[in-house]
Amino acid sequence: MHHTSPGVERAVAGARVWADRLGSEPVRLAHFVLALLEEDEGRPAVLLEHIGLSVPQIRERLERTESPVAPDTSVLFNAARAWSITFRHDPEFLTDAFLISVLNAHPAFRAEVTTAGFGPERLERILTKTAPEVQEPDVQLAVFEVPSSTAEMDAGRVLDASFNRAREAARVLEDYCRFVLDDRFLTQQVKELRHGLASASQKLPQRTLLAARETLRDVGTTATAGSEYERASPAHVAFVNLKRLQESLRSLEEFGKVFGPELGRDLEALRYRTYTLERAISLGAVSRERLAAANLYVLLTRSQCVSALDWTIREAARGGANVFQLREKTLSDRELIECARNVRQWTRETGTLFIINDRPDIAKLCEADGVHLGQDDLCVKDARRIVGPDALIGVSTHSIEQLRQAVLDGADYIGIGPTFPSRTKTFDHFPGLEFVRAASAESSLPAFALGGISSTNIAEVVAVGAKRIAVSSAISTADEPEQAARLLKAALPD
Ligand SMILES: Cc1ncc(COP(=O)(O)OP(=O)(O)O)c(N)n1
Ligand SMILES: Cc1ncsc1CCOP(=O)(O)O
Ligand SMILES: [Mg+2]
Repeated sequence: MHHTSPGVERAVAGARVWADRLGSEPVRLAHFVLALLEEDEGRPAVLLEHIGLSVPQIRERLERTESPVAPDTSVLFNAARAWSITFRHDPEFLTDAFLISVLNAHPAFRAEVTTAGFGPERLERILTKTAPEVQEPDVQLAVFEVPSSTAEMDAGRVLDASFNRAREAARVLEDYCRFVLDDRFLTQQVKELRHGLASASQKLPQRTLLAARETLRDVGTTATAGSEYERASPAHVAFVNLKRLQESLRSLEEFGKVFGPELGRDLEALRYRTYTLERAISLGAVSRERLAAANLYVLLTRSQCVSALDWTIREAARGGANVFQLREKTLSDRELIECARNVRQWTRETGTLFIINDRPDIAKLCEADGVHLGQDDLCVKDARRIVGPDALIGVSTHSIEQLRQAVLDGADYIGIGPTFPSRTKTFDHFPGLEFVRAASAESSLPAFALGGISSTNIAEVVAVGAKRIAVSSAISTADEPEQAARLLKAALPD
């Protein structure tokens, strides 16, 4: 009876698959190595990469190699077990011991892989550190420390486990951003974080990590909490994995200090990035839900409405407008708060959202649903302190950089524009339809295209990817705001 790791078992099954794939009746030694290298983050692939070899090139070479037929698996297992007892004092062998037994299984194959740079003696020297590598000085390895103490081995074991956990959690998050949120920017952010993890890991003592890895004996692999299998939704999966990522980074940061202060600093910076990402992902999930149906957003200035404000709101809401912004630039504060309280009342009655332009204080006082901020207004962080965590905060953006910053700042939605010349406000610069196109492809945060949009040009805006619009004059100067809203609404995608 052999105690192998799941990785070895997968490699045995995988070797048969490789033999079939390459049209060989018997399973050959190269097929075992190909199967062992299939797991990018498995011990054999990591080991070869750490001695500076290219795993894809090795795979390519092995696929072309007519290697000797492999002996019975039990022969390979016996050799791996003997190796593991000798060097690890452990009969439970892992994939690296199995790799060595495969490489040693036939003299011709041993010669072939030695020429290719991964002869069993070389790998054995690296894994066991029994002798310095004299013939093939390895620049890559020189940067990695040799485990120098029990303290480093112990810390190495934590680092190895935490690093794997962090990488796995980041991968889950990346999948969430990519496939669930369909969000290019957040996906890129998580990917960069994953790469940051990989470069931080290069500063870790790789040999210590490999030598310290003891999955089979890790008590944690069998100790599962009941809640580990409960996930209510993809958003819950993302939340759990954000926490997992932060916890792993904290553990990496603390135990990384055993190897010096620099690593701790890198990991701390990565941990802070996860907090920013958490805010963007979590707030985005809530605002996406709150604004799911909101696609026709109307900015109103009392003096610019051809009819009374309350009538305009009620009519436009009947026509399908679902967000109203009070945009007053000239009223005194007392006039503004009075008007805002009235609009709050009317928007409540019509079941629509109410946003105050520029003024978080007024938004808070009149119990608006949120506030809208331009690039020169208060920043999201300061406004959030006034309006609180539940209020919606919108941010005007005129470039992709501003959009990305707004997402990371924790905006709940963004305004994108100006698209066309406007009767409401004058502009020197028009990012135009190209920006609407780029913004719509970049982020899944609710985005309202605005600036000069009317029933005559809305099709152009929708054609470049806009799903939501914000308008002012198209409604406030309409004789029939309901009909005007209906026309716009009909042109928007469902
Ligand atoms: C939904 C929406 N988007 C953009 C703006 C413009 O805000 P800002 O750039 O601050 O300009 P002002 O409206 O304050 O003149 C907006 N108000 N609403
Ligand atoms: C405030 C503002 N910011 C960018 S466009 C705009 C006004 C939108 O009004 P209109 O729809 O009448 O052009
Ligand atoms: Mg403003």
